[in-house]
Amino acid sequence: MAANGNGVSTTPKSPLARIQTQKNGGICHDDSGKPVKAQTIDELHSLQRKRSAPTTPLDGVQGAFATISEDERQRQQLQSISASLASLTRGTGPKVVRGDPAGKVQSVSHVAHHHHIEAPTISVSDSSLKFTHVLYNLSPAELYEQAIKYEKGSFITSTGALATLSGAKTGRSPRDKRVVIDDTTQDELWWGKGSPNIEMDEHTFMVNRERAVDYLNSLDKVFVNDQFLNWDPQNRIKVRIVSARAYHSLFMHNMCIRPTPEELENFGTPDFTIYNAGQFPCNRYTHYMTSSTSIDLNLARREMVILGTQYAGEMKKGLFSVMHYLMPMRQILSLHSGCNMGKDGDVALFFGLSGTGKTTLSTDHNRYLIGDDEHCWSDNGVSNIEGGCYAKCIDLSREKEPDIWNAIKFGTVLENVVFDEHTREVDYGDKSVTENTRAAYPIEYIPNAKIPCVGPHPKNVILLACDAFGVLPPVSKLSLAQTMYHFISGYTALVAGTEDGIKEPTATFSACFGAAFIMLHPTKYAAMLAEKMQKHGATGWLVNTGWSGGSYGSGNRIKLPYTRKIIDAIHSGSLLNATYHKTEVFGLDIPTEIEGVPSEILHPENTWADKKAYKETLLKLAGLFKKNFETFTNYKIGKDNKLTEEILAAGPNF
Ligand SMILES: Nc1ncnc2c1ncn2[C@@H]1O[C@H](COP(=O)(O)OP(=O)(O)O)[C@@H](O)[C@H]1O
Ligand SMILES: C=C(OP(=O)(O)O)C(=O)O
Ligand SMILES: [Ca+2]
Ligand SMILES: [Mn+2]
Repeated sequence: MAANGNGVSTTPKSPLARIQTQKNGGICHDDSGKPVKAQTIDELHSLQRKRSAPTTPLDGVQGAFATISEDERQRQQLQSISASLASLTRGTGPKVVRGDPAGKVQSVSHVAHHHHIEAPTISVSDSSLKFTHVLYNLSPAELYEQAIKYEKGSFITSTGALATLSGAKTGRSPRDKRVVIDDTTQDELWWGKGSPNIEMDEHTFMVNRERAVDYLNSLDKVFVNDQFLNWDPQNRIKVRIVSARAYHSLFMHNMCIRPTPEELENFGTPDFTIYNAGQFPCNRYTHYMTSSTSIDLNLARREMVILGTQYAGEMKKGLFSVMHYLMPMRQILSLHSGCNMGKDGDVALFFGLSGTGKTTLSTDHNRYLIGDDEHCWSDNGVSNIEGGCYAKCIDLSREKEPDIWNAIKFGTVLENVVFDEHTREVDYGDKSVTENTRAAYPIEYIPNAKIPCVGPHPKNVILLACDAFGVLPPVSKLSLAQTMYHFISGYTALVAGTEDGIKEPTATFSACFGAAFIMLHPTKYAAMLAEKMQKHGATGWLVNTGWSGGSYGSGNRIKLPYTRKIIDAIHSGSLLNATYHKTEVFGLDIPTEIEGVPSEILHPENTWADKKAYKETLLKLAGLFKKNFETFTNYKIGKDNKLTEEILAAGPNF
């Protein structure tokens, strides 16, 4: 709701003397002394907020696109929310009303009229007598007010962002994620060693669902976001997020695609629903629970339940898992990648695990941003799944990452940062709360975002690895088989923060650069990627955004400006024409020269003072690759035995 402060003139009546004001340029400003219309203070305050149509239509107001009466539409919407929140053991949904319980609620009587309170009987529990207030698709300004008023740890920073704390969990909890195994998912999904899908039965899911729903219904109010995923209009998914915190609602407002008022009017039934009861723990006596945190996915019911973690990234990545199931069913490849496009329409994908640089490198002032983290590649090209970006902001600087810096303004959620208690200036170097400080902002906060977030088929596929051993070259050109080998391997060093419990860089292999989110066997995604890259003539590249001149502890992270120059040379096509030589062990083609990058760093061996240590470290990493790939040697990739053999041969040789 737009505050209308300027329109309200304050001209008190006697006995107080009228305040003298002067027009234009003066310190005070008189807008001609018309008296306020209000007769009382309450009325005056009611003038401040002008009634608005968009996401919170008012009683009796006929929307421009409505085919049913607004009354009827609202009734249907509340019924739908009531159904979403229904207890599965007690039958019906709660009595829901629209609006903030603390404020003047717009439509209590109206809705109460439809959901009248039955006379209590002995069999009725108290929970069925209470109303749950629904704060439906609030605007960022409204969510700021809710957060600041009710959520401890919420502050406005000096640039207008909403600083908040995610609580005890400041990263995802992949070991607490569960997926319901049933007759369908048993056959369709990837289970067992290496898989992120830890099983849970349908009944246990229901127990946790009931726990979450009862918790949410016990509150005075819940937030409901109805939004979309995927900018490809033919494959758009409707999602509903029910949560208890304004922080969560604003986060998802920023991260999912925001419906227009007309789209919201015709939203109907969601395709997928999240119940985020993150403040409330799961019950450790419940089967399958190994901690007080549980993130449970039920594909048949199209629902996700979150208990025991308030880290908002859990919702975003939970929905990504869902897309990793739904999209391949439609022959569409889902990708854990950033994506941008040059002025000439050349698209690049940036694959990589958390902290490898997807967000940083896809946000490029000279290119259009399609998205920073989750995409689909269909027969029509690429589309972003999300409506926002989620940037790491540890050590963020205005000089190195100006676009991300400037996106941290009003509307942006800033998680777990530390700021000056008086000026509210953020200290991005401060890790007191966590390394994994984050900013979530709508994609249009990046000036050269491409809206709608879709583009043609990719020309370059860039695999990012943050190599903490410091032995992978800053850049190498890959054959298709090598691209597949490295895509399936998904190597990086997990940098502290994003996943709970990681304190220093640890070598890790995560299939498809996102094993935590994939639902099918990695080779299914790999086969689709190979087919698409072949068909559209995309070139694969491996870029090490990690260490140079030694391993973590002795060397240093490759300078971001150098990595940017490397990426520029890939985009421009100049790197395709460079002179290459092959490295031993990994057999990678590395260029001898790149404009703006010191040539000696292009071969990592040159940067190590201790050559013997270099060789040993190289072999150590090669060994880890080999060992990791063992689980994939018995799988065929695509229809082609030839490609499978080539992929197996594309790994390190020693
Ligand atoms: N050479 C480099 N390339 C990319 N990122 C770098 C580099 N050196 C340091 N960084 C930092 O690493 C982090 C990469 O994080 P981010 O781009 O959010 O990764 P992702 O999106 O893949 O999770 C950023 O904080 C960035 O400033
Ligand atoms: C938010 C996440 O993504 P990323 O670190 O890739 O940006 C995450 O993995 O929790
Ligand atoms: Ca990610
Ligand atoms: Mn990211």
